[in-house]
Amino acid sequence: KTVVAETAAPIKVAVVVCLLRGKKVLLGRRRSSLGDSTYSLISGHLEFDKLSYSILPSESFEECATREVKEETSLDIDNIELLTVTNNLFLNEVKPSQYVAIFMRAVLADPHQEPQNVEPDFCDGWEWYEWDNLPKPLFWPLEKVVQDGFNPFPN
Ligand SMILES: CC(C)CCOP(=O)(O)OP(=O)(O)O
Ligand SMILES: [Mg+2]
Ligand SMILES: [Mg+2]
Ligand SMILES: [Mg+2]
Repeated sequence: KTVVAETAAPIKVAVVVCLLRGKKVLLGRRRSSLGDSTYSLISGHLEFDKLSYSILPSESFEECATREVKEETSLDIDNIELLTVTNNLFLNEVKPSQYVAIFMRAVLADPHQEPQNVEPDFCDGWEWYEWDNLPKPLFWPLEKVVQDGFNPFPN
């Protein structure tokens, strides 16, 4: 069944952060109208003209990754690298949408820092998981790259 959108909704852009600590990666179960109850990497919309962050005219992928990780876990990150870019259709959600998801990887600035669940209305809590033992179900953009054999760890 093809979904015909009445008005062309804008394609959105989000940054997805593979935060690596040793052999593990940080995931949280989402509470959201998008991918509710699925396990996701830290992710967030690439924002334009965020006066409150006094970042003009808009933020870089690295600035977005740093901001979203701070906002959602209060963690500080380093060595942020671009890994891959994916095109994701969300047709089974309440509101159909399309997202370009920019996968980045990073490490903790302080390896002893533990994540806080800063936005409990949007996340059930953050846990470290081995890549070969990820929780299910995964948030669609992550599920798709895992199916394609994606691995964020440096070889
Ligand atoms: C496709 C997905 C990565 C969308 C954006 O993620 P998100 O809902 O976590 O966005 P925010 O953290 O910006 O609220
Ligand atoms: Mg966010
Ligand atoms: Mg955001
Ligand atoms: Mg988010």
